[in-house]
Amino acid sequence: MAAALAIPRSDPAGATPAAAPADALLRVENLSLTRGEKLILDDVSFALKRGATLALVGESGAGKSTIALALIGLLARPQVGLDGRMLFDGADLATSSERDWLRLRGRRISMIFQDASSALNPCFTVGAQLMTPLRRLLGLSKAQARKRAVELLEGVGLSDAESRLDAYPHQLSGGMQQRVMIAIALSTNPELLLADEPTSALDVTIQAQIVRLILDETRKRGASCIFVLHDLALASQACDEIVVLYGGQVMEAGPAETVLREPLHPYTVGLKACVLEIDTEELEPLPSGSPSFASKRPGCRFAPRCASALEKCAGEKPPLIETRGRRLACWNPVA
Ligand SMILES: Nc1ncnc2c1ncn2[C@@H]1O[C@H](COP(=O)(O)OP(=O)(O)OP(=O)(O)O)[C@@H](O)[C@H]1O
Repeated sequence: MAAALAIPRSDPAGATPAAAPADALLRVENLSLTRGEKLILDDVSFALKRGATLALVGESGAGKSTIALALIGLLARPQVGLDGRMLFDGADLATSSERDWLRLRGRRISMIFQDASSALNPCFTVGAQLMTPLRRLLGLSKAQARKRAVELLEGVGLSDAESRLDAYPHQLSGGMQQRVMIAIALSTNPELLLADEPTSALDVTIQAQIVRLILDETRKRGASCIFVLHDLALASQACDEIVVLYGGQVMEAGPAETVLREPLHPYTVGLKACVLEIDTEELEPLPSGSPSFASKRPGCRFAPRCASALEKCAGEKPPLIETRGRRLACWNPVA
């Protein structure tokens, strides 16, 4: 279970402050996203320091993957409406053209997808898929790319790396495929790595190894990483910062240790209670329900499921304010 993973944070002493840091690589500001009538993201803001790790946490449908896809320019526009800013090294990704994205995607921003078996192309060998970005984006010769590909596969812990280059994805286990995906994502030394549930398709016994590998490899390169995770405990162990999302709204965000030790939002409290500890008596489920994405719905999206909801929670959206070392959007936080 997550409690046994013991994944060290990159910089426990220098946990990222709740406010946007001056040395932020990424600043997402008031990001709202609509698909038709549905408001999928509602005024989402967070920042990520250079070299830091941040987890987007929340239940299915919270909008985590949508944020990751927006950050790598893979949302099918104009079907989605985007408002707000995503400042990456000062440039607004929200207004990037496809030409801009060709310079960014895979070079400065890379992504590891949930399921390596569907992200890798079954028709091409591991070597072909790994050497393509090295040749196209870094301009290496075939021989240089092959040598670098072997080094990258060795770096992500694949034994017999040279012969793996000639293997097809189906000849590798799920864990090996995800290691190949990690090698591909890191091959161009991106400044920002997006890891969307990178272990959800894997056996629980190797999940910690893969998370640790991603952390180690991004740290070695001084890169920043955004993990999309369901598991609050894993997020708090792996990441410096946590952003808790519900129904496309940020409920609570701040240094991972602070948020897990003393959650203030009833939703974060509920998520924490859902984490199975080895010595716990029983799991405490959150009340059932799912958020409405109606664009005109006022108030806190969690209100219909919240045991602490006040009358005003359904009618008036709580602002995201700085309090007790984190940012919180709640009219009636846990004392
Ligand atoms: N291509 C799409 N077309 C229409 N609605 C979509 C599309 N992709 C996502 N959505 C909707 O956007 C909302 C957020 O989805 P998203 O996948 O970002 O959530 P998530 O938090 O990543 O969930 P999960 O953990 O299940 O991946 C959901 O209501 C989902 O139904």
